[in-house]
Amino acid sequence: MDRLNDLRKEIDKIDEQILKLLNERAKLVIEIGKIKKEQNKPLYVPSREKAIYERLKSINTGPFPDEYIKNVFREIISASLSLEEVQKIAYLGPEGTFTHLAGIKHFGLAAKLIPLSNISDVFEYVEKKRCAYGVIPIENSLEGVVNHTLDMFMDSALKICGEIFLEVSHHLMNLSGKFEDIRKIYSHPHAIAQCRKWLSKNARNITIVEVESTAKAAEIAKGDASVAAIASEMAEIQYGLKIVEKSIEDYTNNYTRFLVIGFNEPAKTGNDKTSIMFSLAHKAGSLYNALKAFAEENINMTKIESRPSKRKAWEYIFYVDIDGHIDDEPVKKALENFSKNVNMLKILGSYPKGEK
Ligand SMILES: O=C(O)C(=O)C[C@]1(C(=O)O)C=C[C@@H](O)C=C1
Repeated sequence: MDRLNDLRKEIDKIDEQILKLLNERAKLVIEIGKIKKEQNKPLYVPSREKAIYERLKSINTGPFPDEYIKNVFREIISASLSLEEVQKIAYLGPEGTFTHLAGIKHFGLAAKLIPLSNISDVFEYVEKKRCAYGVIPIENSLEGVVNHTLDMFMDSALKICGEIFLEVSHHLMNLSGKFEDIRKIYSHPHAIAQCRKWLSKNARNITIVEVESTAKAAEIAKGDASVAAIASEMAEIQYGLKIVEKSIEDYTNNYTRFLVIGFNEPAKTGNDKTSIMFSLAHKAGSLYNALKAFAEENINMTKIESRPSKRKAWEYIFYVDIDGHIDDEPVKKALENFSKNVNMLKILGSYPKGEK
């Protein structure tokens, strides 16, 4: 018992030291904030944050686990940044969506997250500078791309400043936590599609209803035990529901990728991605000729999508992600050559790669 008390006393002492150091650190951050404001520089600096996480991981001697260093420092940085200015972040709501979770994962708990009801509103909010950044979903590893998000980039001046990966797990939940009470299941079409096998095996006689978000489904389920929602753990907490069945998705390895949008153009970190959109002439080999520029510079392409241009029937806009930063020499050279073979090219942004 004495040993336990002694150890706790030592922990108290260390915690006091940590707190003292956090305050020392916070004072420096306030100073940095003043300089950045004077120089009109963005307060949020993702490249610096990434460098901090990477450096600390590389010097960690343990036993504190490497994989939690980022979580701890994410919150330290988030709280420190709030001393420079509370970061307002718009996201595709309502509260309790996976996008909400992604926003917290990226910006930490000290940021003020503002739920908006659709992707266009998030773009508009950031464009009108009513908040610093926006968080929107771009693709799911099972269901593919979120078309609305891609289409928004056609007419927007916003840049992609970051990406966030979130492992998605869907749970069935209702008020009572009892399966026999359920008559209807509500969820977002993507979540329903991802749980198709489980639903056809276990919920044949239950009506499935599509709504605009998993959180909306949880909100509806809050009022009536005969209604269940397929939603995230976050929604369960937010809406006071009980889990009936955990992880009902058909496949594991279910990730959703989110984008951070804003006017910030992050500096290179050595582990970046660049997103572009372009259109081509309707000629044999035009896509091949354009993309050759990346192969010639040995640049890996991580994604390609096409969407109708909406300007003219059967004309397409292509979206491509490549490894590297616009300030990396090979990327610069490749894009210069690439631009000679396309009708229109828009750089959507270079940003630090998200951690999976
Ligand atoms: O280095 C800066 O520019 C800071 O404002 C400090 C700090 C930090 O807490 O370390 C805070 C926010 C930035 O996004 C990056 C780093």
